[in-house]
Amino acid sequence: MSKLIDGKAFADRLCDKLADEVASLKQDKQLSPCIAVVLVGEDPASATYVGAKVRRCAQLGIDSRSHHLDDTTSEAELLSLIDDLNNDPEVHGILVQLPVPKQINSDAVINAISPDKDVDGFHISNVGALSVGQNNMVPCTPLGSLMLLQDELGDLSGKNAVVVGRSNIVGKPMAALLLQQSCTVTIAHSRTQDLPEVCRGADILVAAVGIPHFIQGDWIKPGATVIDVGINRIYDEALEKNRLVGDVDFDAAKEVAGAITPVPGGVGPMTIACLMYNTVRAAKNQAGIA
Ligand SMILES: Nc1nc2c(c(=O)[nH]1)N[C@@H](CN(C=O)c1ccc(C(=O)N[C@@H](CCC(=O)O)C(=O)O)cc1)CN2
Repeated sequence: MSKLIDGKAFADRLCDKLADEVASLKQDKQLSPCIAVVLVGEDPASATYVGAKVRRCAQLGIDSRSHHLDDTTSEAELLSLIDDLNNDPEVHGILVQLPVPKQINSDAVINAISPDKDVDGFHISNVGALSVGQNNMVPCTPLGSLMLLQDELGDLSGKNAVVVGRSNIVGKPMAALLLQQSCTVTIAHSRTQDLPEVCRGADILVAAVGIPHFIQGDWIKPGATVIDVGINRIYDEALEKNRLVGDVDFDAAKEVAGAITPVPGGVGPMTIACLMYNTVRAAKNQAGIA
């Protein structure tokens, strides 16, 4: 039976420290960190995440400005809002909740955000900086996953890490962060040959494929540390309602792994805590505070 990695508790501790830091920035430096949160459309899951982000801001004393745009909003209208926010000196961070409606090109939107205000770390120049080890804003889910891994394992140097999934917002930046920690990194994906065997070589296994229960218990090396990034809603016939599950078959995996993140309560809360972390960093950077 493996150890449960409690992402919720870790996120709460990180947020407590950030709340203290925000209080002293306000008191000693007259700096009030502020994030603009932009939601386009009515996707219920996105609305839930945005609500959770705004509530965390309030807990930490971070100012948040919510912009809820209609689902018929054009790309030009959204780009115009981003331009205003880029030029507003009181706004330190800009977040556009993804996905955006189909008439909007998400790459165009992400790359319109000033890189220093890009608290999601998705701008192409922040991606490039991460790939050469000059980290500026680092994507929140991989950053939170790395924090959990370091808390669990300490030094990651020399570990075999397998990241299953090659998305721009999780898989690729996760692999870059693990490489920076001197792990031997494999990025596996839908075309990977003999995926179960590749996974069995992992001391650290990060599952970010977006398929419920995709990673089987017998794909996991005994004692490995498993980070489950998946957030999938499935219909549970016994409960007669939807429930949230990860990309890993948790019940089987927990019998084999050394430590594992649950879903919910694992990586998800860290995503929001790291958004707060990036917002405080962005505010300090823009104010010239080390
Ligand atoms: N602009 C962004 N859009 C999206 C991101 C992102 O990082 N930036 N990531 C995801 C959604 N996401 C944050 O936005 C997110 C997902 C899940 C959680 C979370 O705390 N999950 C809880 C369960 C919550 C529930 O019951 O639904 C958990 O895992 O315990 C936080 C943030 C896509 N879009």
